[in-house]
Amino acid sequence: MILLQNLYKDYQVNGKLVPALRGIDLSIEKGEIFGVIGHSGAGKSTLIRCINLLERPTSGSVVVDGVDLTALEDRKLQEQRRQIGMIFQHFNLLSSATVAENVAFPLKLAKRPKAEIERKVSELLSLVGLEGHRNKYPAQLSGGQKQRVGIARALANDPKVLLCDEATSALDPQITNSILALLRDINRKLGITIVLITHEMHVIRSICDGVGVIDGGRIVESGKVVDVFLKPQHPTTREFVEQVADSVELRETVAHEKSSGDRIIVRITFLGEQTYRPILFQTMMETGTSFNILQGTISRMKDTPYGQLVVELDGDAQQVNSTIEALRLRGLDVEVI
Ligand SMILES: Nc1ncnc2c1ncn2[C@@H]1O[C@H](COP(=O)(O)OP(=O)(O)OP(=O)(O)O)[C@@H](O)[C@H]1O
Repeated sequence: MILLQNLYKDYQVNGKLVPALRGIDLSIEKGEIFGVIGHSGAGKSTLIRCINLLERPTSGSVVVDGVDLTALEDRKLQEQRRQIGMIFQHFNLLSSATVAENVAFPLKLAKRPKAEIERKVSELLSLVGLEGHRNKYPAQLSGGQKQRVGIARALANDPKVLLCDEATSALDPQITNSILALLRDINRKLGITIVLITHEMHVIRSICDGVGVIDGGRIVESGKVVDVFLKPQHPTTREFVEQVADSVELRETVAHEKSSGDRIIVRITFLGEQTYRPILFQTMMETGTSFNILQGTISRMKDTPYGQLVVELDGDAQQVNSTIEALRLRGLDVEVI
């Protein structure tokens, strides 16, 4: 659906080149929610703004739904941009226009007939849960409500892609969750591809299918959230995964236990249905190994439940090895730590 190929972007500041993107390659599937996570200055905003060419890349190509946007002349580009909606951290609403007028704005620009605009605005306000607020002005709304207007407006032209530029960074945690739930809902109902940027792992874990980690203008790790989250490879990815408290606790437990003796400690990861089955207990019964659970967590990544246990195995070397083997044969990921 979205292909970014060898994307570079340099800014000119006082005659000097500031490189913001240094060779980005990304492929985002139709209908997925893809998150790009990175620290401040890593290049997230530049990257997302290159997808609709709000920012023109210095080199490389941006292909959306089979069309190379970088090769289009202005008028064609305007048309293609209607396929791509965008929402912003600070909402960017017209303060002198009502909620309904804000949502109608892109439809008026596209010269849609009045009756269609009226129908579409009502439909969109109902989708984002703002039916009763159509005649209010942005200043009369909460942050979460303003973002809902932003979302309705971004969907006005039935785009295939929705870009979210730190869409929840200005909101408190509870409101953030309700906006994330709305984005998930829209993705499911409309099948729209969503690309978001964030510096919060919580956002990625809650709603994304795929993730790219950006650092110094490069994607240093990418893949399915489940894989990247449970087996982070790059130091920057590990830092972000640690933002989500349970993994920090696990790490601290392991460090503590490792230093207190010579033991076999393993981290066992359960995914999906495995999470709720007594695989560990059954395996230990069969191999006659005793075990001691040092730390454990069960959580959820979007729709996928997962569990991680840090377990001390007690038995002779052969028993321990056959236990690890048996757990792996049953599909669990076992890492000796
Ligand atoms: N318009 C601009 N002119 C000059 N330099 C810029 C411009 N926009 C971004 N940069 C620089 O490009 C680099 C990447 O910035 P960008 O805003 O894309 O990162 P970011 O990850 O979105 O950061 P933040 O989370 O702080 O917004 C930084 O070094 C930044 O200073």
